[in-house]
Amino acid sequence: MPLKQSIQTLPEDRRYCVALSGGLDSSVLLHAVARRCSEVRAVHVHHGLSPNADQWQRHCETLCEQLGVPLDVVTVDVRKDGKGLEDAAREARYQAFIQQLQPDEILLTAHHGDDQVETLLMRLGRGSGVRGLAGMAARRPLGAGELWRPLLGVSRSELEDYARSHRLSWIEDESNDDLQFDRNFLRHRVMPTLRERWPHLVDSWGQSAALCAESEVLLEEYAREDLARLTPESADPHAAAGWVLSLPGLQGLSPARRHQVLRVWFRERGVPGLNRDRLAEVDRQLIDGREDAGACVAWEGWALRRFRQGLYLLNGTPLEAPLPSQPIPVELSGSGRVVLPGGAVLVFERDDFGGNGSRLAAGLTELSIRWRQGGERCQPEGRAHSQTLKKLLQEYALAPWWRARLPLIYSGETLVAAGDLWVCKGFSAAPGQPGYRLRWYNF
Ligand SMILES: Nc1ncnc2c1ncn2[C@@H]1O[C@H](COP(=O)(O)OP(=O)(O)OP(=O)(O)O)[C@@H](O)[C@H]1O
Repeated sequence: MPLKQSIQTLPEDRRYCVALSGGLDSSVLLHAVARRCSEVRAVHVHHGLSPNADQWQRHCETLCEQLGVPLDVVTVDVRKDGKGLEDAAREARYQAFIQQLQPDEILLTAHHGDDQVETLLMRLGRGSGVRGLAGMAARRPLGAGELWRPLLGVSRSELEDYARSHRLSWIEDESNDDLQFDRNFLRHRVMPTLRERWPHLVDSWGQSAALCAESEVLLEEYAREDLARLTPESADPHAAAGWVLSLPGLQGLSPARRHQVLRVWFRERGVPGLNRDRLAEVDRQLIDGREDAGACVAWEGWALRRFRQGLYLLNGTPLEAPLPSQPIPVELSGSGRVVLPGGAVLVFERDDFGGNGSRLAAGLTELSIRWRQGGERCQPEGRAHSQTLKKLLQEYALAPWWRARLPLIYSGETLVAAGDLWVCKGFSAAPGQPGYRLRWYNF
């Protein structure tokens, strides 16, 4: 699409903030947008990485002055934190954009058609699916506003023509020539050959990306409908709502549809995705076949496990934190809370009147929290006989991965309550007598 036409798609009555690096692309974008729209400002992020960084800033200041566009320069502190320098700079840049954006303002970046084709090639190289091959989105929410990329249909050579015909100057990014970076290799070695053979590839590949984007929207719509149906109605109080899906429901879906549901589920929960091989492992270990208490698919601090009718998505960290070998003493005066290893919390809520549900009697001495050692027995209030803890935990249907972490409340050497599952006979508060309601927040 010609540049002029692309700029004309921008509604004139919106407020724009142009992300101005000082390079060719964003200098052209700012020039073209400032001629069409009245509410335009620019933001330049000073990363302080390039020896020419100050020169870039000066170029942005000059250009904005010439165009009568207000400019904000934001200096960021790029922290690598184990990431590559490029990624760290991008993250810092987007944080700065998010902080800058006013409600309803639109950030415009100058990503263009050649960038889109390079992105598609890079994603093919990484084995992406439909979502990745949709390339960069033309529009998406960002902070309090939105991010739009109006030049995605425009080729780099058109931007050069525009810059020349309007006598614009720009700064060349010296790192763009470094062929160590995949993107630069594609730009300098691969794109010229492709363009020579297929001069319209920016249009045709751009179309493929747009078709993939549309398919992805559709697939996500279906997956959201499936997710709503697969969320169990009776919530397990020890599994956070939204972190468990119906196993029979998942089993009833085709593998392709199930994988899409899992992808969207992970994304919604901010959990990193699984590749195809790992999803096939989920099918084998957790969906097909019989329940196996030890079956688990784990990745990057997360885990999927199966129990009864549910598939559970769990954060591994609270489950892996070591448990102390010594009891944790509990001092109670009024309501209180004890933070347990891994970040779980046991709350003692003072309730001196009672009503429904059992309460631990007030006035018990030498209270402490311990964890299962094996062989414990007790008699929940309201039962005729004592039983092993193992049997009781099965009966109370506490998921197996939580059983070792259930806080056991002792008075002296006597077990008086098991988390918030039950209070043992002889230690509960009678109606009207002071007591504590227990609540174990394990997630
Ligand atoms: N220092 C900067 N200050 C303001 N805007 C910038 C800066 N660097 C890049 N941009 C904006 O981002 C667009 C894309 O820049 P570039 O291609 O260098 O980034 P990228 O890292 O490849 O892409 P992305 O930012 O989407 O990850 C530029 O056209 C410009 O609009």
